[in-house]
Amino acid sequence: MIETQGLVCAFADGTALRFADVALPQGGTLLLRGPSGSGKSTWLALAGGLRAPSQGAMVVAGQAPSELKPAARDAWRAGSVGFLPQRLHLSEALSVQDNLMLVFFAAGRPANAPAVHQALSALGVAGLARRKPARLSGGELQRVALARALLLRPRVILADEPTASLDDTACDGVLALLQNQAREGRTSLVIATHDARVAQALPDAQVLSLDKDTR
Ligand SMILES: Nc1ncnc2c1ncn2[C@@H]1O[C@H](COP(=O)(O)OP(=O)(O)OP(=O)(O)O)[C@@H](O)[C@H]1O
Repeated sequence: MIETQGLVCAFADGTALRFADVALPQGGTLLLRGPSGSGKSTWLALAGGLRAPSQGAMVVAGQAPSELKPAARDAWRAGSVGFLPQRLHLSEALSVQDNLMLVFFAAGRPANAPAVHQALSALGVAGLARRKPARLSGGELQRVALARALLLRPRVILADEPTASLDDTACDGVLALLQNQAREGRTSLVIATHDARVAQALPDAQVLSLDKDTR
């Protein structure tokens, strides 16, 4: 479940983004649509507790992230939110397996190698566990990043332009994976995108349209 009311994010230079209210039930899908610079990444950062709203309220998976103290907010984020960022931020120094093991450290939980294997298997990439990210294709990297996002069974997945650099077949594949995972885990799914193919593929999704009028 995600709810926002009167959400505003103001930056130090005086720029303020004002967002329309959202009420997304648990397990629902929300598309954040709008041109470059309209505020999609900012909305995701607010939902993940990486930024605090300057006005208004936002509740994500039963929690207002901005009300938590920093350490509690980091633990909440690690346990409740799966990020699929635009740039995947996998460590080139570590194997796929060890990249995913880092998630447990970030959440303050005991390392769980079988859970890593299971997450990679679910996305068909368990055979890549010992490889370094530099030796994976773009599609393989995206599956690994999705496995990482889903490892702790988050209540919410926040995906930033997950299809931007993909051809039509790969785009369909990523959207199917995201939808399957969301359905199976009853996970809420938020996808920031300016890719028209995403809205076509997800006709039942709620849409938050952002444009320059958010200023
Ligand atoms: N730290 C900042 N200081 C001032 N303004 C900022 C800051 N971060 C973002 N903005 C402003 O907020 C607007 C929205 O940025 P944001 O990155 O959320 O847009 P976006 O829709 O995700 O863009 P893109 O599709 O290019 O990633 C930007 O145009 C910028 O003017």
